[in-house]
Amino acid sequence: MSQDNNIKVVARFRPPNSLEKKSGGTSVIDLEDETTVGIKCDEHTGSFTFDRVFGPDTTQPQIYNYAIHDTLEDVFNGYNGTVFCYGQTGSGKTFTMMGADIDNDELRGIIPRIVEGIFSKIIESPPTLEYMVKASYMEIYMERIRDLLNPEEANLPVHEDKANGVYVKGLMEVFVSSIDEVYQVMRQGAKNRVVAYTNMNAESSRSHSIFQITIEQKDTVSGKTKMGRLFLVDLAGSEKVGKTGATGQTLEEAKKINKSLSALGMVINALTDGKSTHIPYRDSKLTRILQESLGGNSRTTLIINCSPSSFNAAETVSTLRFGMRAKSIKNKAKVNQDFSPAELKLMLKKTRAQCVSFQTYITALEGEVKIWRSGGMVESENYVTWDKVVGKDKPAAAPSTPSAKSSAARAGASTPRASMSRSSVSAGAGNAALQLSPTPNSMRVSSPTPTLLHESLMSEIGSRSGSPTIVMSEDEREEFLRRENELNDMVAEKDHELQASLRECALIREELEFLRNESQSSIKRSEDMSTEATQLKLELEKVKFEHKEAEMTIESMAEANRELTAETEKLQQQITELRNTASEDDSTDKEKERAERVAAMVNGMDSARDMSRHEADMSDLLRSLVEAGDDDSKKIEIIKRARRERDEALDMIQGKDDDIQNLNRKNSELAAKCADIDAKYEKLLIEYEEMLEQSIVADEQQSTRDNETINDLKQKLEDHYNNKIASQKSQLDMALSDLHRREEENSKSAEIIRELRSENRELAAKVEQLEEEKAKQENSAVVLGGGDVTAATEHAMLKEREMGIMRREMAQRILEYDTMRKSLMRDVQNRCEKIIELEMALDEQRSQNAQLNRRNPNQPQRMQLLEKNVAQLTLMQKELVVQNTDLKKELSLANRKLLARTERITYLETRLDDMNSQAEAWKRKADELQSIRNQDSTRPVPTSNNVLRFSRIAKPLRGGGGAAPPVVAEEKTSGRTSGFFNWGGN
Ligand SMILES: Nc1ncnc2c1ncn2[C@@H]1O[C@H](COP(=O)(O)OP(=O)(O)OP(=O)(O)O)[C@@H](O)[C@H]1O
Repeated sequence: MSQDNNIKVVARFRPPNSLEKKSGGTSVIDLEDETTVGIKCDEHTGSFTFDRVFGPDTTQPQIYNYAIHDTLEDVFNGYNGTVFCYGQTGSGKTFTMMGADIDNDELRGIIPRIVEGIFSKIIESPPTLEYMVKASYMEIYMERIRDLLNPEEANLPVHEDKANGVYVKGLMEVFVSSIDEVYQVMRQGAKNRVVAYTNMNAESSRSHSIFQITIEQKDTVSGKTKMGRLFLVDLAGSEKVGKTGATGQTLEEAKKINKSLSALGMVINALTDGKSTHIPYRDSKLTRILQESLGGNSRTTLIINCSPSSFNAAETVSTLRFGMRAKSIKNKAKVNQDFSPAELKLMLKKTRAQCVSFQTYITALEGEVKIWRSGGMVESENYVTWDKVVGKDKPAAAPSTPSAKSSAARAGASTPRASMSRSSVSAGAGNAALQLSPTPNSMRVSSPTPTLLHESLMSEIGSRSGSPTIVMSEDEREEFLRRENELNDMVAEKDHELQASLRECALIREELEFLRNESQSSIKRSEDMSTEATQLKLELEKVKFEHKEAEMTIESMAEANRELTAETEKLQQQITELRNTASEDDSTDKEKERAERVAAMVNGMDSARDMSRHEADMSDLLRSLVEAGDDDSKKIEIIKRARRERDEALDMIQGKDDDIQNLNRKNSELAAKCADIDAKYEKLLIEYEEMLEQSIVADEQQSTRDNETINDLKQKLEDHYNNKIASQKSQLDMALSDLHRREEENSKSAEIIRELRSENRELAAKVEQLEEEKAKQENSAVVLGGGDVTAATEHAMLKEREMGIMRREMAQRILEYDTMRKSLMRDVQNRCEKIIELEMALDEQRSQNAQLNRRNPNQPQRMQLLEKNVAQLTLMQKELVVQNTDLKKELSLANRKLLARTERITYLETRLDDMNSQAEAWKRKADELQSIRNQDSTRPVPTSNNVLRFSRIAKPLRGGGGAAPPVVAEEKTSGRTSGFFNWGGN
């Protein structure tokens, strides 16, 4: 499956630029046909033939369709592909590779078209095929490999191992699944390139950029895999160093910059001169990386970009010559594929058969050796040979002759590839020699054998010790070169590791510094906070102390209050006792007075009795008057006595009338007193209400504990006043009702008295009439003498009868009067008793006060003092309550502040702990990193943030629409015709 194929060389001439036109340059080229260009200038006159020559009018699609389209097919078929652009600065390399405008279908270059072609092909391919596309982007500047997707990696080493061949170690490969993603990768690379060059004050034209696309495909049915790798290389300007005008240090730099190009030329020379057995791939990073592309496993296209102007004729000729040389390079492209399971099984079977043959051969040889060792002889015709033991038909694979071994070493090949996973299948793949053949990937260079290494070291030592120059064999020279390259690689790798370590060290140092600062500031903050906390604690202590003091003051006040309350209660008790005593005294006095009054009343009743007696006397007189008969003197005496009795009764009635009037006066006085008491009561009520209001206001302001005392006091006062008022009110009501009753009774008594008077007057009139009649009878008796005795007797009898009738009437009337009088007297007595009771109650009230005043002359003052004290205490209590409230507020505020500070302290302490633990974790991490670094020097170094944007995860794409269709980005205009760096700016 390997094919020998020449590098395809295409020449492209750009249109003359403004500088060339200005400088009067003329065209020195003559496009004779599609493959030949004629040059006519001072440097050279003649023609050059390439695979194709494109003139200044060539479009981008024309270049792509001819030069690249097949390469894309090759890559999909599992070949490695390479496209180089070679030419002087400004000759159109970037224009060709990237194009002037990625979004312009006419102007975009080879790479965007390839990317588009890759994804179109994936879509077109059958769905049984699974693809993975990876991209990487690097540049080589002054022999240092920089990862353009991870610019921190500025000096990547080139490695070589059996599994991977030659590769750039640590180069970032990102998985891409769409055109846009590839463009993004290109833009990011271009951007990083611009930044790097701006930092270094360098020119992009002095570096080689390599855009690498790897396409892995797997047939999901057969399990077969293929891998194609495409290198798209935009080389640095190939102009001669002298033409750049560089001197001194700059010249040295320019030489170094050009080292890769020189090495490229050397490799091409070696590959094409037909004599060289050694190809100096290892002379530069560029040639090492592109080892497979030049004379190896790759389908390679070289585009040589030239100027048509006479101004750049020398460079153009040089470029054309380079192209001519490269044209004759022969590559051996092979399909990079893994074996399918069936193939692997077949190979295994063959290998096992081979092993059996080898074992048989070895056993036979060992038998022969044994004979030789035991001093025996084996005839030459009996020598063990492969043919004899295994048979002629079996493939002779294993034992290689010394000459074969040395030739293998000369060819730079080495041990057989142990890994079968990614070997290339050569034309003789079915042969057993496949396993033992040198790696088909010529990028993989083996280690030298011990003998060769020893020899090379000896010669190296000899050359260093200043001994005469030894003419080394080709093999030795090659070994030296290889060794030198290895050492260079190791140096680059170590340099890379050193750089990474330094970066990490710097990072760790920064972190350490940051942590130190943080820790210091935390400690400072913690100290500040602890100082603050101490101050707060002190303040809190102070507040607590003040609070305690205030509590003590309140307690002492409360104690004083209690004492005063107790004193007040005591006084009140005393007052109550005094009142009780007074009331007891009063009750005694009252009883006495009552007895006196009752006695007086009884006396009054005596007068009534007198009256009754008078009446009885009157009756007796009347009776005796009747009994007296004719005894006039007796009658006169009786009448005189009756008159006296009447006068006495009249006097008595007059006295009673006066008494009634006195009683009426007293009644009015009592009414006035009642009104006075009423007014006092009203006043007291108002005072009480005021006090009550004050108490309510005080109540609201005082604390609960103090309120209890005050409330008690108030309650007591209130009860006292209420009781007092109630008793006074009831007394007043009683007095008023008594007064009304008494008035009514008085009016009744007056009525009765009036009736009695009228009856008395009637009686007096009758008595007068009787006296007159008696006198008349006496006179008539004197006139008549004894003669008319009968008539007189009759008359007397008549009179007597009349007198008897009168007497009976009188007795009846007296009886009625007596009954009425008795009832009246009873009534009057009752009334008198009531009046007396009222008077006594009033007097009792008065006497109570008077007695109190008399017995406790200082009581009112004391009461006033007590009230004043209570008022003062209330005031003090109010103040204390206010103070207490303020203190409580301050305390709660201080408590809150303290709480907040404590929380803050806790938070800071936690933070400090966190930071300490973080610092410890960092330290641990640093130690771990150090140990890991010590253990594994090949550890991957951290990548920068802009790199992480790209996917490091495989994105398998399915053929036949499994992938996203290519997206055509929006059209953009660029000021530059070669837009590579413009993308980076986007
Ligand atoms: N075929 C072409 N048609 C039109 N313009 C072109 C062509 N080739 C190059 N140019 C223009 O010439 C200028 C230089 O081209 P370019 O930057 O590609 O050169 P270069 O070889 O890559 O230079 P350097 O080595 O400095 O990178 C650009 O402005 C580009 O647009």
